[in-house]
Amino acid sequence: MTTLTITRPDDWHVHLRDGEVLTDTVRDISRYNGRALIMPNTVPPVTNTEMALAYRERIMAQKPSEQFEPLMALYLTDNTTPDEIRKAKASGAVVAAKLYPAGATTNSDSGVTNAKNIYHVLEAMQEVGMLLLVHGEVTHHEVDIFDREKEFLDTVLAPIVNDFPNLKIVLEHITTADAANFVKNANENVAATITAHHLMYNRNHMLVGGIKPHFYCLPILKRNTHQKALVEAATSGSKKFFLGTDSAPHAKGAKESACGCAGSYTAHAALELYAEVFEQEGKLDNLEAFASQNGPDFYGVPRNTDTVTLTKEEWPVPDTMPFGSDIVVPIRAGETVSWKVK
Ligand SMILES: NC(=O)N[C@@H](CC(=O)O)C(=O)O
Ligand SMILES: [Zn+2]
Ligand SMILES: [Zn+2]
Repeated sequence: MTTLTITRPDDWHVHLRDGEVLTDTVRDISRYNGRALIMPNTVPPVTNTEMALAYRERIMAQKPSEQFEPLMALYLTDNTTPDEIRKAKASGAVVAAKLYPAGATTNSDSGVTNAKNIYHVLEAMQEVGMLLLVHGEVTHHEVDIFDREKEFLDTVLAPIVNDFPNLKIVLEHITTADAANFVKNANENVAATITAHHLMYNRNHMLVGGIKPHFYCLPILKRNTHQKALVEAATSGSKKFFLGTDSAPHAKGAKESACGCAGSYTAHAALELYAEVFEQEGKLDNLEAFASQNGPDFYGVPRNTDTVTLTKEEWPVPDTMPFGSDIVVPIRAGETVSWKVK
């Protein structure tokens, strides 16, 4: 197959950051996506409706391409109130609230210290129909970094799913067979996003033959058996899995450092990289469901009505890309990608 036309896709998990870099991140994310769910872990975090609406304005001020719409999310803290959830819902611009366990990932220091602290907020979310998005890792120092997702499923997520059966929950950027199975076996209100990098890479890519900081993201890349389970889930056609790149740019110097930041940049080539994976599996027929149907269906919004066309055409990824007055090293830097969006 040399061309593939699918319903316009959406990206259900992306970090655009804030300030001068928006010029670059908004250009890349709006290249062909219809919508993108903008993560709220900015500095300071997007903890209330006013902040979400103001952030949305700053994104729109970059004049993204015509078809693009940013969808906003609130950053949950121990102090979020049920009233704030109702206000956010009423705004029409905020479609979800994000649970970052405090200290789990980039800019999560103001996150939730114990899920029980926000049970009254989850109650309000369930009531008004606001989705819960979850960074699914525990932070206890005695739990190994490779086991933190599984531990979260068992000790935090399973009780939430059980206690809030009508709350729609997206387990973000899943990285293990355990998470894929958890989502498959859970009720229909539980779904997951899967990144392109977790489909393409495992921890060997990051650690064998020298440490590759641009593959360092959270949750961390796992062993190849987990990678295989994720590929199986993403390409299976199951409605529970959909596209969320977790494209998370950090300046080159912040990644190539003695204490490098977590996050990989993929927005320059996201749909193209997913297409490579689906093609390798002989599952290109299921790309449209994953990229353009399952997400809007789960969020309860209409699918996009126009299309994008991919062609089998190799193109070079630059070594670095502009990131405000700094630069970012994108995934596949200095190599090629074999599909191209027209
Ligand atoms: N995925 C990452 O490694 N980093 C993300 C945060 C997140 O999504 O956990 C970031 O904001 O840099
Ligand atoms: Zn995360
Ligand atoms: Zn993220």
